[in-house]
Amino acid sequence: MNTAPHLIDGKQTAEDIKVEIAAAVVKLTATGQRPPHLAAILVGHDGGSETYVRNKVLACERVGYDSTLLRFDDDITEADLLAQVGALNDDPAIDGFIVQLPLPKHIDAEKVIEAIRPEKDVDGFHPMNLGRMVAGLPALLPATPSGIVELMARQGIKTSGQHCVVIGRSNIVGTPVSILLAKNLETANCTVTLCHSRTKNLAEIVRQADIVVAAIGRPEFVTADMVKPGAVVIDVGTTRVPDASKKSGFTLKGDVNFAEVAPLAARITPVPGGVGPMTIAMLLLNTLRAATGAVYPKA
Ligand SMILES: NC(=O)C1=CN([C@@H]2O[C@H](COP(=O)(O)OP(=O)(O)OC[C@H]3O[C@@H](n4cnc5c(N)ncnc54)[C@H](OP(=O)(O)O)[C@@H]3O)[C@@H](O)[C@H]2O)C=CC1
Ligand SMILES: Nc1nc(=O)c2c([nH]1)NC[C@@H]1CN(c3ccc(C(=O)N[C@@H](CCC(=O)O)C(=O)O)cc3)C=[N+]21
Repeated sequence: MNTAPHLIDGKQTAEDIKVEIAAAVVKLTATGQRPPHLAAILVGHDGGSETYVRNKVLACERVGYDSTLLRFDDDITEADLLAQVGALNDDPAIDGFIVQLPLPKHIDAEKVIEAIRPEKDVDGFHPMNLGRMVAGLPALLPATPSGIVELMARQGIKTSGQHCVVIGRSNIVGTPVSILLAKNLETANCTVTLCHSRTKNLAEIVRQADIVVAAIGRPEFVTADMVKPGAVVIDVGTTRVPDASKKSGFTLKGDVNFAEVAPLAARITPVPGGVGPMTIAMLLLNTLRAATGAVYPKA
C-alpha cells in the first residue's frame, strides 16, 4: 500500500515556515534590534511536556531566537508560580512566554493563564486573545488551531464550503479550531460541527465530514467506518502508548487509526510529523509577532 503521496507533511511545512522566520530574524537584527526572546515555564517532570518544551527551545535556536527555560518542581505553590509569571511580564528582555500545561492539580491553570500579559501570551490562551480571535480582531492566535489552518492553506486543501467535523472541545484545540475554521477567512469558510463526549451518533456525524479534525487524546479512536472515502483527515492527538519494542519505551499514537483510515482518506496528517511540528512553528511565528508589536503595538 502506497500512502505517501497523499500524506500532509507537517514536518516539511513547519521547516518552510522556520526558514521564513529565520530570514525575518536576520532582517530584524540587521537593523540593530536584539533577536526575539521566548521563555517557557515547565512545572514538574512529565515526559511528554519535557519533550515538547525541549523541542520548542531547540526550534528557537534554529531560527535565531534567544530562549529561556524556567523549571520548577511540581510542589511549587500557586503564589510562587504567579510571581514567576509576573516577573516575565515585567521583563523587557522577554517578548513572549508560555506556561506548559498541564499544571499540577493544586494550581489553578485558568488563573495562571489570565495572569499572563496578553501581549506576551504567545500560546494565545489568554481570554483577551481568545476573545479578540472570536471577534475577528488582530490577536495572538492559539498555535495548534492556527497551525492546522496554515497547514491546510499551504497544502492547497480546499476548505470553503466544506463540512468540517471537529472532535473534542478543549480550550486549547477543539473550540478555537472550530471557530477559526468557520470564519470568513481565505483558508476557512467551513461549515463546522463540534463534537464531544456527549455527542449522540458520533460516528454518523463524523461520516458526513469532508474534513475531520480529531483532537480528543484517545489513541486510534477514529476508525475506517467513521470516515467518508475521500475525506481530509487532520490528526491532532499525541498519546504516548507503552511499547516494549521501542528504545524510548513508548510509541506516539494519534487519535486516528492511521493504518485503517489512510487508504480511504484523500489527504491525511501522520503522527508524528503532522500537526505537532506546525504547533511549534506557529509558536515561533507568534513570538516574532509579539517581538515586533505586530498585534499589540509596542509602547
Ligand atoms: N499536536 C499538537 O500540537 C497538540 C496535540 N495535542 C493532543 O491532542 C489531544 C487532545 O488534547 P486536548 O484538546 O488538550 O485534550 P482535552 O483532554 O483537554 O480534551 C479532549 C476533548 O475530547 C473530548 N472527548 C474525549 N473522549 C471523547 C469521546 N470518546 N468521544 C468524543 N469526544 C471525546 C472531550 O470531551 P468533553 O469536553 O465532553 O470531556 C474533550 O472535549 C491530546 O492527545 C493532546 O496530546 C494537544 C495540543 C497540541
Ligand atoms: N502551554 C502549552 N502550550 C502548548 O502548545 C501545549 C501544552 N501547553 N501542553 C501540551 C500540548 C501538546 N503540544 C504539542 C506540541 C508539539 C508536539 C510535537 O511536536 N510533536 C511531534 C513529535 C514529538 C515527539 O517525538 O514526542 C510530532 O507530532 O511530530 C506535540 C504536542 C503542545 N501543547
